[in-house]
Amino acid sequence: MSFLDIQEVRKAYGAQLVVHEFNLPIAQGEFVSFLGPSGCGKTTMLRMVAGFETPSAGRIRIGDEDVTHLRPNQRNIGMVFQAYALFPNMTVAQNVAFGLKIAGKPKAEIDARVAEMLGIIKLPQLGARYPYQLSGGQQQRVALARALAPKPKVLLLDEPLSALDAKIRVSLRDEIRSLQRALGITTIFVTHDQEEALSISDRIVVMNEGRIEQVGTPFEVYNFPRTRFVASFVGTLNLLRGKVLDAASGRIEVDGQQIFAGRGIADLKTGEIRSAALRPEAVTLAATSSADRNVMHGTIDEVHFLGAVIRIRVRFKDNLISLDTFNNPNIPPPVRGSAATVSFAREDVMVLEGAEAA
Ligand SMILES: Nc1ncnc2c1ncn2[C@@H]1O[C@H](COP(=O)(O)OP(=O)(O)OP(=O)(O)O)[C@@H](O)[C@H]1O
Repeated sequence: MSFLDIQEVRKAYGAQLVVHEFNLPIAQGEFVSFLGPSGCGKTTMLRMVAGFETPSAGRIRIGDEDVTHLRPNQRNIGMVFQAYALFPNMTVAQNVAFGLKIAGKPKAEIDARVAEMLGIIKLPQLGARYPYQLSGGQQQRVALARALAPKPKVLLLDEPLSALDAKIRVSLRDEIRSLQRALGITTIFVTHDQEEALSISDRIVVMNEGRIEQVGTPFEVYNFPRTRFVASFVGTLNLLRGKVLDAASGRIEVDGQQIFAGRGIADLKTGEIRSAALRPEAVTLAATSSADRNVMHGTIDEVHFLGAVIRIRVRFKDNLISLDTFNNPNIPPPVRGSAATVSFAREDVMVLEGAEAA
């Protein structure tokens, strides 16, 4: 049975419905991300789990308790916000002690727990400092320690990394995940950053305009997107505009060249214009022709050297394909404007739902 259950939850502000029918059972110890663009309702949904907002309809259960109408402090939840949410006039130790003090724990127990938490977040020496004397990453670790000190049943993270710079963001992300695993605490993480969601989650809930578009593991959501929105929001995607030449076999014409699609061809109609999606890592810069591979001829349009990976953009007549190759110091990257042949498996070409006007 699920540990945290969101059942048919809706939220309206006046006439505007910002969360539609949200259903999500979450297992004990699971790490679930709410992923979506700004304004899709992910924070609102998180705030309803926290108790800062009341659903217009539906129920939320934690353990065997219906918490839908409980106040935040009655829900036994720990929460970390975007940034700058520590009490500025309290020391690190006082911040971490805060929830325990409110709960009326004895001083000796509070002191022991604060020391333990500061050790867990690897800041054992900084208890006497004030938040302004800490880096952004350290502040967020203290916020995490403050949230976890009272041993909450659920941890809610509202874009806790978004104010930090790239390096710290990645290292703190890994720390959060290993801490969460060690404690086995059920966690919801809100983010608009797809890479962050892919790297940290057991499951991702992709949201768009107040609705769940797809729920799945990072592997499922990335490789088997159910909608065009999910396909383009999660990861980088090449979209090729083409005309269906033969619906039965998935044969499509793109800029005068013929390719075959391997997925999503069940509902194709000959003659219609469709978008075919292709991930950059599915494309090779070489003509490895075989029965189950497509080959296209174009020109090198752009070369981005990213370090370990080189992202190359190939232009056809109207369409572009980006592809990734690994850096190799013995092979210089291709030159802009030179001829390029690319190949990719039929199975990796996925025709997305929704016909386009010709
Ligand atoms: N208190 C409120 N009153 C009226 N409308 C609100 C309120 N809070 C949020 N909204 C609206 O609800 C919608 C969803 O907002 P929400 O903050 O949940 O989105 P989000 O996906 O978390 O986006 P962001 O990443 O920008 O925070 C938005 O259109 C927002 O303007």
